[in-house]
Amino acid sequence: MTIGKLAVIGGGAWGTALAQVAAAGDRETLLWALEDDVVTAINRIHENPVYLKGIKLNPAVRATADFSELASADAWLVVSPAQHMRAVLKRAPCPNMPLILCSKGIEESSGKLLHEVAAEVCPTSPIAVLSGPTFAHEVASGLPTAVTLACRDSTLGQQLRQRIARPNFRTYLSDDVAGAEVGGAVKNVLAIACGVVEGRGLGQNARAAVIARGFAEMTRFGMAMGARRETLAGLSGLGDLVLTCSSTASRNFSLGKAIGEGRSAAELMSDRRTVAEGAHTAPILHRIAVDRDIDMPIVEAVVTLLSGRVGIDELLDAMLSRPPGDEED
Ligand SMILES: NC(=O)C1=CN([C@@H]2O[C@H](COP(=O)(O)OP(=O)(O)OC[C@H]3O[C@@H](n4cnc5c(N)ncnc54)[C@H](O)[C@@H]3O)[C@@H](O)[C@H]2O)C=CC1
Ligand SMILES: O=C(CO)COP(=O)(O)O
Repeated sequence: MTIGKLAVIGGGAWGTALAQVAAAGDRETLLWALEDDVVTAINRIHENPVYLKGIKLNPAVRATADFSELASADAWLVVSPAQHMRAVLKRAPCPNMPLILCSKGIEESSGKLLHEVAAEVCPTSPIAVLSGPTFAHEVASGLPTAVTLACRDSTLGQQLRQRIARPNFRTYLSDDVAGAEVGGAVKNVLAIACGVVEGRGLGQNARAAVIARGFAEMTRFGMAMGARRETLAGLSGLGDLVLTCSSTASRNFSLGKAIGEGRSAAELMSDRRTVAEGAHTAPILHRIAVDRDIDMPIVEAVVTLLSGRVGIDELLDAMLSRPPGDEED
């Protein structure tokens, strides 16, 4: 099967950037967006001023708010925020449609990874996961980027790669779907922790320590979920962790930085239009970790801070008084 026309579900920053990638070479690409103003702007001025300001889009990207139009595509890139993905897919005509899941998170209500959610809603659809260190603005601007595309069906994986990959959008194949998802979900929580370190002025040594010990938490969790260690050490795990923990271009890092500077998490979450997935993933990730007896102290600290129950300095004292164990544990 040749994959020709692609549709993207979700007109946020990442869905718009991926539509731009899919439209390279002037290939017609459909972008389903929730908001009418986003649909209108993309079709009239070829820009998404709400979520991806300042990027001129290829006119081959056509936006729609009509789910029925999506049936004309050969595959969908699903880019709705993790907590909305189930509801959005339920409204879309998905039988047999290959789905490439590009969002990062764990469903709060069920504790499921997104490929499990998609398999429940669209049981006849083959599923792939695209993940990696990918700030939307950079991808939409054509800057060099590398991603993991994970699919259990290697033939379909190669067909999807053939359609999506570009010289500046290097696409590495994997068959570890859970591994590719775990990295993206967990790194968002760790990026909040790194932002707190930055905002509270704890220094670069502390940030590197959080990245390294956070990676140990990601690896423990991933292995328990059936992921492979080498996937977690690749683009979708360590690669994305390093990116997101290093820059205020990350919404998760910025959220943590503002908390570190003394702002209240509840107030910061109440008036945001863009998504900081780590804030939604943290509580369910922690709950799964407790249920499965997986040690994740940094994730637990993020949950505590987001709840507003304990202040940063008190939490820091508690964390620093933990006896350090063996590094490989
Ligand atoms: N922005 C980025 O650089 C990257 C984002 N991602 C992931 O992509 C996913 C989407 O993020 P962005 O495109 O950045 O979003 P965004 O923060 O730019 O935009 C918010 C999105 O949420 C949608 N939304 C709001 N309420 C909704 C509802 N009730 N039902 C359905 N959709 C609703 C909006 O329509 C919009 O598409 C997230 O899981 C994120 O982690 C992954 C890689 C890079
Ligand atoms: O996932 C991302 C980069 O790979 C984007 O991170 P933020 O959602 O924190 O902005």
